[in-house]
Order: sequence, then structure tokens, then C-alpha cells
Amino acid sequence: MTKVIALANQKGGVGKTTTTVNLGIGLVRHGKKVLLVDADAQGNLTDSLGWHEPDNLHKTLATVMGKIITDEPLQKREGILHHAEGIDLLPANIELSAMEVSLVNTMSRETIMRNYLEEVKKDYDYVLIDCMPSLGMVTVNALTAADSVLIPVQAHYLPAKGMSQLLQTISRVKRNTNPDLRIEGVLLTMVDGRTNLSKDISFILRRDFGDKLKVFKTEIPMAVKVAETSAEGKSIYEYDKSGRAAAAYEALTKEVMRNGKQREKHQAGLSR
Ligand SMILES: Nc1ncnc2c1ncn2[C@@H]1O[C@H](COP(=O)(O)OP(=O)(O)OP(=O)(O)O)[C@@H](O)[C@H]1O
Repeated sequence: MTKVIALANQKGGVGKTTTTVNLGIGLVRHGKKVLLVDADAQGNLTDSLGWHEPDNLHKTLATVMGKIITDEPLQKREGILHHAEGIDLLPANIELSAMEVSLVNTMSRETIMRNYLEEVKKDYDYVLIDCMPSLGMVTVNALTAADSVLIPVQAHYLPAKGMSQLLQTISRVKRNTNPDLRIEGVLLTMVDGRTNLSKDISFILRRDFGDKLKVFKTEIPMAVKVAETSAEGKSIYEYDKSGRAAAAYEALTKEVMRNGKQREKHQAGLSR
């Protein structure tokens, strides 16, 4: 069964795009078939995989969502690009901002992305959706299409208020359009090893939001090489394969795969 994971946090610059790329390519390196969906009109994911001028792309997430809205048939792999490291990408550009506006007056406006993914996800083991830094209609679509949400949090920034808003949106989506939506985990990013702040933040998250809010064991270290990868259009495994950040993203990849297996076992146990 395909697993759809939305990477969301309405605060910008927390490592969503970097994590989408390196978790996605990490999964490919373990033999998984993976589609990345850029759900941000800034097109940062598209750019960081080497399509440096997203606004010149003719077919994007906005194109295929538009076709779902008007009930036009999709072409095979319409808009999907293939990256040299073995991963597929549905890109985004500025046209997604217009989609954000037009969704407001669309019937079943929360389920357009889910309906699109129903058509393409059977070709993949994982679909990762890189959300934009807002909790608008496109992000609600991503949360409605997802099985789980992975929440990257910058370790040196206390996210309490933003986290409450995000958790409220997740609860609203669960109540209205996606009752099975789970939280995959909170991922601490840009961790500076010289401080204990990430431990404090893990503690505060658990204290304020309860044990249900799982925090990944893996933490992503702050590393200049990570910041350099996006200009290169490569993953951290290609750019700095023996560095600490590559090891951390590999550990995260294994943790995500392990979580998936545990859940499958649990569900199999329940249905017996
Ligand atoms: N572990 C890291 N160490 C150092 N720099 C990092 C790390 N992770 C991400 N960065 C850099 O921090 C910036 C923000 O990261 P990223 O684009 O992944 O965040 P984002 O949450 O997707 O941002 P946006 O909200 O704008 O989409 C980028 O310049 C990125 O290269």
C-alpha cells in the first residue's frame, strides 16, 4: 500500500524542502518507488532538484489539480518529471497561488489533491508532499490526501504557538475530511550539537502536547553542506555522502520505514 506523507509546518524555513528531498531519495536508495509533490507556489522543491526556473514549466501540480476540478482526463504521468537520482517529481510554480484562490469556490475543494493522487499513487511506495508555509486550502488538500504528517521543527526556535495552530488544523482535517490522518512525528532540524536546546525542545513538545506527539529519535544536524545541496540540484547522499547530515537523513529514512512496518503489523493484528 502506498504511504502518503505530508511535510508541513506553517513556519517557513524549518527544513521541509530539504527533508522532502533527502527522505525521498533516502527511500529510493532502499529500493522504494517515490513521488515528491511540490505543493508550494515558490517552487523551492522543484528548484532544489535542479529545475531552477520553475515558472518556465508548463505542467505542474496546478495543471493536474485544474484538470481534476474540470473533470478532464489526465495524460499518463502528466507533469511528472524524473530526477537523475531515481525519484519522480510533480513540480510547482507561481500558478499554484491562483489555485489557492480558485479552490475557495470549488465543490469538494478539500479533496482535489486526494482525487489526483488516487489516480497516480498506485505506481509508488511513497508519496511525499512538501507543503507551503501556510495553512491555506492547498495545505488542507495535502493533509486531506495524506496518511500522515511529518512536522519539521527548527531546533533553536520554540514553536509552541505555531505548533498549536498546526495541530488545530490537523484536528479540523481529521474531523471533516480525513479521519485516519496520523502524525508521523516531529523532526528536529538544524540541530546545533553545541547546545542542549534540542533536548529542551523535545521535552517542551512532549510536556505541552502530550506523549501522542511523537518526536523522531533522529535529529538533523546544522551543516553548511546541507544548505549547499539545493544549488547543486542533488541530495546530501550525492553531495556529501560521508558527512553527518547524510548519516542523519539515512537514519530518518530507516525510522520512517520502521514506523510503517510496525503500523502494518499492528493493523494486521487488529484485523485478525
Ligand atoms: N540541516 C541544515 N543545516 C544547514 N542549513 C539547512 C539545513 N536544513 C535546511 N537548511 C537551509 O535552511 C533553509 C531553509 O530550509 P528549507 O528550504 O528546507 O526549509 P522550508 O521549511 O522548506 O522553507 P520554506 O518554508 O521556505 O519552504 C535553506 O536555505 C536550506 O538550505
